[in-house]
Amino acid sequence: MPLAPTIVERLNRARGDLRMGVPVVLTDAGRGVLAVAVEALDPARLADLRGLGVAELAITARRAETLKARAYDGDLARIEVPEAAGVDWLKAVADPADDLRLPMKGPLRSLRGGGAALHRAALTLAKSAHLLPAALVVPVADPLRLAAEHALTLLPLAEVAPELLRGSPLHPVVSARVPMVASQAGRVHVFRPEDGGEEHYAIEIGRPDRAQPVLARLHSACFTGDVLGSLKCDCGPQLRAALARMGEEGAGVLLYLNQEGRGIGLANKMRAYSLQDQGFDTVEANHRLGFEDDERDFRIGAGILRQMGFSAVRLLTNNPAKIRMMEANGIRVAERVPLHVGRNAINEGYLATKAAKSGHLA
Ligand SMILES: Nc1nc2c(ncn2[C@@H]2O[C@H](COP(=O)(O)OP(=O)(O)OP(=O)(O)O)[C@@H](O)[C@H]2O)c(=O)[nH]1
Ligand SMILES: [Zn+2]
Repeated sequence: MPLAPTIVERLNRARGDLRMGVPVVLTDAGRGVLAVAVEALDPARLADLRGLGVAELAITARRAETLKARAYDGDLARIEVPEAAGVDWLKAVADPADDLRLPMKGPLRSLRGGGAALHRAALTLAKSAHLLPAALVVPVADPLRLAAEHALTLLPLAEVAPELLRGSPLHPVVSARVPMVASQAGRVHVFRPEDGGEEHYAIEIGRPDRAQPVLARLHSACFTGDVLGSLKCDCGPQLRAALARMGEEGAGVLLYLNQEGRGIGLANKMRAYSLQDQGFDTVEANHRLGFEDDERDFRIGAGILRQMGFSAVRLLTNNPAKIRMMEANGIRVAERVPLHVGRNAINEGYLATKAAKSGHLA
């Protein structure tokens, strides 16, 4: 077995690099760039990077739309970085926190022509590291030498792209009995992905019959709702109501998926909450940050259910996208079981937005 890290291992290393502000090297067909997450960039690294070539700022088309910048590359825009621009300027373009207070960041000039595949990979990596989707990208003449000389993580696009699309296989690590208020017959199973990403949990209540559709809930982690009892959403009450229902029926499975903030991570979710305090709704806030409405990968939930021997569910949800994604990933939804709990004066607008913009069912 070779000692050198595989592409999956290097990808995981790259996420750590980006979170620390260390550049990674992306290559494709003779071209190469150094890419660094804007959120983690410091002035010294910026100066070093500028010494190597002409830096470009990659942002998503969603963020570009807010900034009134043209996105010539479809889902992303490459923004020219003015010579005088420092880290503050880059962070102000990346982060919408001060958009309203300091609206004059531009005019921003978007670059066109030349490929954007390496920029796209850098943004996908930043998202998967739960950072703001903005990357400083510097085309360099000799990427392989730079990677070797500075011990930077080297990621050839031909190897990276399929991995970023594939989704990492999950493996069961351990399971143990956990008696709960909802049911004494509870068991928690921990699943671990191969790529060093988040672990996910399955809470099995009773001994559900694998030959029948199982009462199931796909719950996405919500630190504020689940743990703090936040009134901004309905997650905590939904979590407890789902477990209670499984307890009453004597069987069920709740997947606790660590996809905080619909997959953007807690720091970005708190950025979204700040924007909501400026008057934007939950979907607009995600877009201003540069994310899609929902960045979750529902293949994870379907994969865990299949591994546990389930092929059909009675799904506790109001979200039609979850039903579609289960069906698309080999889990039959025999019944949709509505889950309306936890409505209050504060989350009324949030629930109304989900109904209006994400098609949530009554
Ligand atoms: N980005 C973002 N995420 C939020 C916000 N409010 C709650 N969340 C996250 O949204 C997710 C809630 O997911 P779910 O409970 O599965 O809700 P859902 O997709 O509406 O589907 P159902 O509850 O099954 O109908 C959790 O990951 C929360 O952390 C918000 O304003 N912005
Ligand atoms: Zn919540």
